[in-house]
Order: sequence, then structure tokens, then C-alpha cells
Amino acid sequence: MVGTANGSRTPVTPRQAFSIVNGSGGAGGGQVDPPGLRSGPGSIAGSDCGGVGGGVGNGFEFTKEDVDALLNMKIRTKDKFNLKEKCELQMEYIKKLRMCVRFFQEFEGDLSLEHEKLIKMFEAAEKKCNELEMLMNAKEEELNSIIAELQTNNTDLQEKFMKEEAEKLAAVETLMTEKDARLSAERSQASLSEDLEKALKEGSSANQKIISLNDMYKRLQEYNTSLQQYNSKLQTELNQTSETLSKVEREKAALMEDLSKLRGYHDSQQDQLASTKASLEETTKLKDALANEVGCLRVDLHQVRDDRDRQLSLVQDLTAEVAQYKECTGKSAAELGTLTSRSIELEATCALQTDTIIRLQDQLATAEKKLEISDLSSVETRTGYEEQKKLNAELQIRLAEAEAKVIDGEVLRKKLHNTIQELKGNIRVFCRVRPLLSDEGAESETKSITFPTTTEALGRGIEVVQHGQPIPFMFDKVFMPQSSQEEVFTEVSQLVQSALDGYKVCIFAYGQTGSGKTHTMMGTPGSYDDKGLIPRSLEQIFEARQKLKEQGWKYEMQVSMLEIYNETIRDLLSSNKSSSTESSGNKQQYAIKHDANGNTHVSDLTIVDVRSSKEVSFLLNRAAQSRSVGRTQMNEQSSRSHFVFTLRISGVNETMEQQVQGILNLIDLAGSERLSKSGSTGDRLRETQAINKSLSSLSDVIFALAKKEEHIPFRNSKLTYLLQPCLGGDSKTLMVVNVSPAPSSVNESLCSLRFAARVNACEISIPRRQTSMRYLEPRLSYG
Ligand SMILES: Nc1ncnc2c1ncn2[C@@H]1O[C@H](COP(=O)(O)OP(=O)(O)OP(=O)(O)O)[C@@H](O)[C@H]1O
Repeated sequence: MVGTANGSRTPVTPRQAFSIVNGSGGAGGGQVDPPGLRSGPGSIAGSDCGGVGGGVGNGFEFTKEDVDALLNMKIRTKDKFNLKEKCELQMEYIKKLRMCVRFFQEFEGDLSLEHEKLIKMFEAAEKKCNELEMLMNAKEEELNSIIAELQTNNTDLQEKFMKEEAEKLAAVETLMTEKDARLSAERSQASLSEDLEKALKEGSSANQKIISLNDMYKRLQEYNTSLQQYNSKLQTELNQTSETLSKVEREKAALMEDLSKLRGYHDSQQDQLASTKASLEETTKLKDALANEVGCLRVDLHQVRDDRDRQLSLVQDLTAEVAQYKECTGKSAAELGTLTSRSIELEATCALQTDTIIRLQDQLATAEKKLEISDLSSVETRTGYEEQKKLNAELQIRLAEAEAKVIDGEVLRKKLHNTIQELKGNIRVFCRVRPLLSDEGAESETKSITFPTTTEALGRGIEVVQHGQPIPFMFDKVFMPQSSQEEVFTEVSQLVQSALDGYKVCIFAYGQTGSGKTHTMMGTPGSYDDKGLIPRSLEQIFEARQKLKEQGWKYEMQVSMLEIYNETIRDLLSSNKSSSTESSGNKQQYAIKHDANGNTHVSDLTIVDVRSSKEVSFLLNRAAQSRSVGRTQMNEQSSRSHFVFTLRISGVNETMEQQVQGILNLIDLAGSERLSKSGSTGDRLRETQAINKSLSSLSDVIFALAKKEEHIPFRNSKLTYLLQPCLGGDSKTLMVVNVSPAPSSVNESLCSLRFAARVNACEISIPRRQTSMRYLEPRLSYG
């Protein structure tokens, strides 16, 4: 059955149309009942596309199934032979087919309309689509860039993510470990809780302890404050002691003055004492002579007295005899006469003797008076002598005290000197300006070197005047042109002395050619006052050795002398005249080696045992004759090599069971000079170049030390390698920078002083004394 359209123009697509036609229920037998055909619902009519249903005027709609059913439909009649019925049915069928065809024709028209519409719509849509595509492209590009950005963001984020992941993993691990830790912490917390309980218990006991400790702390604080007070007291005492020390220093100076005065007084007193002793001796002699005389007189007197007594007894006898004769009157007158004359004789003798006695008594009295006077003068002289003796003893005591104080002061000074040297820890630098030489006299109108007179710079400052501008320098000591050799030596004598105490000492003279290095180190040969540091040092050492002998020290000394000429070592004490590394052709000869103790050895170098300064002087003269000396424009007698004098000192004190090993290196460096100024050519030029090379190596070493560089180029020259222990080691080193006052040498003087200033700022290690308990190596090291 075909349903009718309700007239509404509901748009329907063929599909829709087909779908709404249900093939439900077949037509009953014997009827033209196109299976599935039914009237379309009103819903198929009308659409945005123009409405297919609208175009189908018959009001029927056919779906595919309807068409199929219509086409497959078989016309059956109840009566096969009822043609009319059959014809009717076929007519109806045809009608339906026609309806169907019409429907599809209308539908097709609708469809083509719709197709056009759709084409238009499609074109519009395509246009829109193109626009949209362009937009989309733009959007795509935008999106691509966003995507790229996002991708980078993504990679960043991925990286971050990875990182985060790694962190997360790490955090997870940490978490796990923390968990473990937490677990263990919980476990430990549990045990800690137990411990806590215990600790609480202990705490209470500890609290008690704390209380007691607090008490103790308070007491300790009190003790501490008392200690602090004591400390501040000690500090003030220390300050006082320092003041006392400086006072003692001042007193020492005063004492030294007193001592010298006392020495003078003592000498005069000694003279007086000697004269008093002489006069006392004379008086004693006179007294003895007088006593002898008195003794003789006494003997004479005694004799005379005896004679007188004898004569008196004789007189008495004779008087008695005379009385007997007078009684006996019978005796002859002659006998009487003789008796009388005898008696007169005897009386005369007696009177004579009485006179003699009186005279003798007078003489005795005067002699006794003389003796008394002489006794008195003798007593006076004796008391004078005693007083003198007493005064002398007092003076001796005072002298001994003063000397002890001086010795103490000396010990203290030595100690302070060493302490200062150790604290300073650097190479000390003295500067010496030589006087203008006679041939430089014309240049003296303009002064190129001046000496500041401010308190701070007095004796330590020097100024080089260049283009009218003074350039100041400060050193440990500055010697002016008029300074004597003795003054220079006085300043270095302590340093020399410390070689005997077991230190390594190195003194070297540096300066331009003709600035006075050799004069400073060696002095003028044959002149006593102009002796240089080397002979003076040796004299002092041998004198001190003699004094130290009294304290039980026995010293052995060994000397070696070498020169470094054109980077070649020459043994100046060798009997072989051509002894040098170069001439011998033996590379092993005069090889410099340092051992683990910082001692230097030069192989095959002649080492001579010496016992007196005279022996050393002899060796020095021998060495001087072997030295390489030449004439340059700057100096008549210029040292063309570095001269190294070494004295090895080995001391043993049996009683103190001590031994010391000191080294004294005294070095006269070759002159630094500019090639242009030296006027060198040929061999001299080669010498000058070698000298300059080794001196520049020396400055390289010093600068490297000053900068505290890791590598110090000691091996760059023989000189620096030889001096390694003095420059970088633990020796006491002094550099004397010699300067010429000639205005033509201003530039050289500036160079030397600048170098010296750098040296002065260069810190080396603290000097170390080489002492030990016995016994020594038989041969000592070089330095
Ligand atoms: N302090 C001084 N007093 C007097 N004369 C001096 C003084 N210093 C140096 N002279 C004299 O100056 C001259 C040069 O001195 P000296 O030979 O010592 O110099 P130098 O620096 O050793 O030279 P070179 O490096 O060429 O060997 C000598 O004639 C010396 O006598």
C-alpha cells in the first residue's frame, strides 16, 4: 500500500526516501500489492535542497526497496484464466510503474536542480574552502612555527622532564633512602627514646653534675680572670722588660762608655800604682838602709857602752887601787905617779869614751828620729799603697762587672741580631758609594748621588739624581764615600761571626765595573787600613777561634777559591795552571752538586786546611795572581770573572758535646756593564756577554724568588746554581751594592740600585744553624 503525501515539502534524500519505505508485509495473494510500497510520511516532504518530495506531484515516494519490490512483483490471480482481472492488475501495476517512473523523473529534475545548486554551493564552498585553505595554510604556518616552538618547548620540556625524571628518580631514591633512613631513624628513635629515657635519668644526674660544673666553671672563670689579670700584669711586666731592655741597651752604651773611661782610669791608676810601688820599694830600701844604719849604730853604741863599762870598772878598780895605795902610804911616790898618770890617762880615755858615747847617743837619737820619720812615711806609703790596692781591686771588680755586662749585652745583641735576621727572612742589602777618583774630578761639579738627612733615612737612604730629579732608595745600611773599610767591616762582623756559630753566610759585592767591589771585598794590597772584608773577616775568625778555645771549642778551617770565567769554573788554588772545566775537557771536573742537606759540592776543587789568617793571606795572594783580570774603558784592573772565596768552618766542643758547621762565602762578582760603555771587542766582548748573562740569570732567580714562583731558574748559570743554597736556602745572605758617584754612571747606578731594591724585598727562608751532637764528616761541604 502506497501512502499519500500530506502535502508538506519536507526535503528528503533518495536514501532517506528509501530508508523510510519498509518492505513490511507482503501483499495478500491474488492482489497487485507492490510489496513494501506505502505512502511516505509527511516527514519526507520539504528540504533545504529544494525538497525532492515537492517535485513529486503524485504524492508518492519510492524507495529503492519499493522499486525492487515493484520490479520483482509478480502478478497473480486467483484464476489463472481470468484475464480481465489479470489485465486490471497489470494496469494497476503499470500505473504504479508509471507513478514510480514519474516520481523518479520528478526526483531527477529535483536532483539536477539540486545538483546545480549544489555545484554553486560547491563552488562557493570551494572558494570558501580555498580561502579557508589559505587561511589554513597561514594558520598551518603559524601552527608550524607554533609547533616548532612547541617542539623546542617540547624538547626543552622533555629535557626538563628527563631531568625532572632523573631528579624524580633521584628523589625517589632519596625518598627510598629517606624512607630507609626514616625507618632506621624510627628504629633509632625507638632506641633513642629508650636512650632518652636513660639520658633523662642521666640528665638529671648530669644536671647535678652541671650544677657542680657550673660552680667549677664559676671558679674557673674567677681563676681565668685572675689569670687574665696575671697575664695583663705579665704583659705590663713584659712592656716594662722591653723598656728595661731598651734602658739596658742604653745603659750598656753608657756602660761601654764608662768602661772605656774606667779602662782609661784603670790604666792611669795602674801607672800610678806602678809609680807608687816603685816609690814604696825605694822607701822600703831607704828604710832598710836606715834600719841597717840604726843596727850598726846600735852595735857601735853597744860596743862603746861595753867599752865605757869596762873602762868605768877599770877606773873603779884603779880608784880602789889608788885608795889602797893611799892607805898604804908606804908605797913609793914613783909608783904613785905612774898610777896617777895611768889614772889620769884612764880618766881621759873615759871622758873621751863618754864623749863618744854622747856623740853616738846623739847619732842614735837622730838615726832613730830618721827611722821614725821613715817608718811614718813608710806607713803612709803602705796605707796609700793599700788604698790604691783596694781602689784597684774595686776597679777590677767594676771592670769585671762591666765586662760581664758587655758580654751579656753582646750575647743579647747577638741573639737579637739573629732574631731580627730570622724574622726578616730576606737578603740584607748594604749600599756603598765610593769616592770620586782623581780622573773623575772634572765631573764632580754636578752631584749625581745625595744622601737624605731625615731621621728615618739617615744612614739608610740614598738618592740618585737623574735629570734633576732625585730617585730615592732605602737599604739596611748606606755607606757614604768617606766611610772607611773598618766602618764597613764593623757592620758585617756579626754576620761573619755567625759562620763560627754554625750558619751558612754569604756576602757578595754587586755593581757596575769600577764601582769598588774588589776594593770592598779585598781592599788595597799592602795597605793595612785599606784591607777589605775578606782579610778582615779571616782575622776576626781566627781571633775568635783563639778566644773560643778557652771555652773548649776546637775549630778546623778549610779554604777553597774559584772563579767563574765565561761560564767555566776555574780552581784558583790548583797547582795545575790550566785547571778549568773547559781546558781539561772533562765535563765531570768542577761539577756543582747539591746534596739533600742543602750543601753544595764542587768536584775536584782544591780544598786547603788553614790554621792562621796569614796562611789564608798567602793563599789569597796566590789566587789573585791566577785571576782573570783585564782592562776596560771603565776600569784599569777590571775583574772579568766572579770570584768565590769559601771558608768551611767545623767546630767541636768536647765538654758541651756539640759540633757546628759553618760556611763563609765571600764573593766578588764581575762588574755589570753595558756593552757600549765597556768598549769591549773580541774576547773582551765574549767575557762581557758571559758576565751579563750570568748576572741577568742572577736577577731572574731573585725576581722568581720575590714572586714566589714555583720554578726558580737556578740552573740557568753556573753562578746561580753555585749560589742556590745562599739565595733560596737557609743561609744568611748580604749583598753589598757598590755604586760610583760619577755623574756619567747615573744610569748604571740606577740599574744597580733598582736591582738591589728588588733583592732587598726578596724573601728567602729563615737562616738555620748547622749544629749537632758529635761527630763530623771528615770533609765539609761547599756551602
Ligand atoms: N771606597 C773606596 N775608596 C777609595 N778608592 C776606591 C774605593 N772604592 C773603589 N776605589 C777605587 O776605584 C777603582 C775601582 O775599584 P774596583 O777595582 O774595586 O772596582 P770593581 O767594582 O771591582 O771593578 P771591576 O768590576 O771592574 O772589577 C780602584 O782604583 C779602587 O782603588
